[in-house]
Amino acid sequence: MAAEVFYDDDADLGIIQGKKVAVIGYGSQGHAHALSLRDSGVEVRIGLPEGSKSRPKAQEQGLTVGTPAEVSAWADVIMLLAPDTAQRKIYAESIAPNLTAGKALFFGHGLNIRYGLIEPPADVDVAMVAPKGPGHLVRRQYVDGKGVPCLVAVEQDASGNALALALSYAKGIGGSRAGVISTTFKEETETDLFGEQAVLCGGASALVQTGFEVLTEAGYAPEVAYFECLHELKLIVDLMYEGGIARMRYSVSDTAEYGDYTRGPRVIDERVKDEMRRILGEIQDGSFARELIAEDDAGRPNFNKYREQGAAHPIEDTGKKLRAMMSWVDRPITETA
Ligand SMILES: NC(=O)C1=CN([C@@H]2O[C@H](COP(=O)(O)OP(=O)(O)OC[C@H]3O[C@@H](n4cnc5c(N)ncnc54)[C@H](OP(=O)(O)O)[C@@H]3O)[C@@H](O)[C@H]2O)C=CC1
Ligand SMILES: CC[C@](O)(C(C)=O)C(=O)O
Ligand SMILES: [Mg+2]
Ligand SMILES: [Mg+2]
Repeated sequence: MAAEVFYDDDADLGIIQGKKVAVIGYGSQGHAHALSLRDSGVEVRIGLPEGSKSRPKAQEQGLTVGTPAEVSAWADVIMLLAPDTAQRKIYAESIAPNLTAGKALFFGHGLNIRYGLIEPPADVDVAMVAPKGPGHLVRRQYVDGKGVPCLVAVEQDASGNALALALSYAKGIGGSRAGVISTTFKEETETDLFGEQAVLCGGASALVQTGFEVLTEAGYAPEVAYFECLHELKLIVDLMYEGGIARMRYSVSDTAEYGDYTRGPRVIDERVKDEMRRILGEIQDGSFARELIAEDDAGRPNFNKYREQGAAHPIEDTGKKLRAMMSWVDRPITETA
């Protein structure tokens, strides 16, 4: 069944402009939602623990910051944009005691609801506005007058107005300029986890690193391998983004197109597809979520090791030197916009 897609004309910005919105967390998504809502005329406060390193960033942007409990007590709409692994504790300690009847609890991703880690009371709205893109681009697109598409879902509709409220919120962050697609917490969570693991982050990173390794281990220059396997990927993906795989194949040479048809399926073969199915199974049966939470509860020993290994991969050093010469790559994601 085709999903329903909403655009600017389907959303009433006035609804969210009439609410007090607490954004818990001021990272990739939090800063983007908070700044764009504020610029859309919404009253926003940020919830962060005392001593959070994000506090000065939010304050420098002129936002009012309180503890998660303080801003949850103040707000009509509470958007939880802290890391997924931190959310259940924040909810239990700071949000639940202040989540009185008639308020709305919002999420940017459905993991904690999908796997039953957070169970809100029945007398509040529970909805999701999940941008389909990194937070820094959500903000950048908003500032540029564009938008990142969002998914919207309603888990509980205590007010009878939860969808209109979520669409209004999505309009406030620029989502309805691009399209807001109606879904469920279950569908968003499972497809988002699958996409980031198998294709967008896990799949793409492994593909790039492995291609780089094969070329450099065969004696080719790391600089050439970097441009071939990482830098040019963006240019190829830009064509897919604009006009699909067909547009990319139209633009590349016939030689590349022939290699694409005959060699691509040898790289991404039935074994890879079977592995993707297993990955989807671990998402659907909850074993990935349990592993993630257990890893976080244990202090992230494996996660930290993987981070260190990733940062030490030779492609990072080569890329750092090459990007320093690219004056047009001038928007490092270290700031808030
Ligand atoms: N990253 C993305 O682009 C996307 C993320 N999402 C979803 O958005 C949500 C937020 O993810 P993301 O933006 O990546 O998160 P980040 O890791 O970028 O930012 C987390 C923020 O939460 C703060 N924080 C950490 N612990 C607490 C706490 N106990 N109480 C309050 N604030 C806390 C951090 O502060 P400090 O600086 O002190 O650590 C930081 O400001 C998740 O549900 C994620 O799945 C959805 C779509 C895309
Ligand atoms: C692709 C990763 C993502 O799902 C996203 C930016 O949409 C995330 O969780 O960060
Ligand atoms: Mg995503
Ligand atoms: Mg995600």
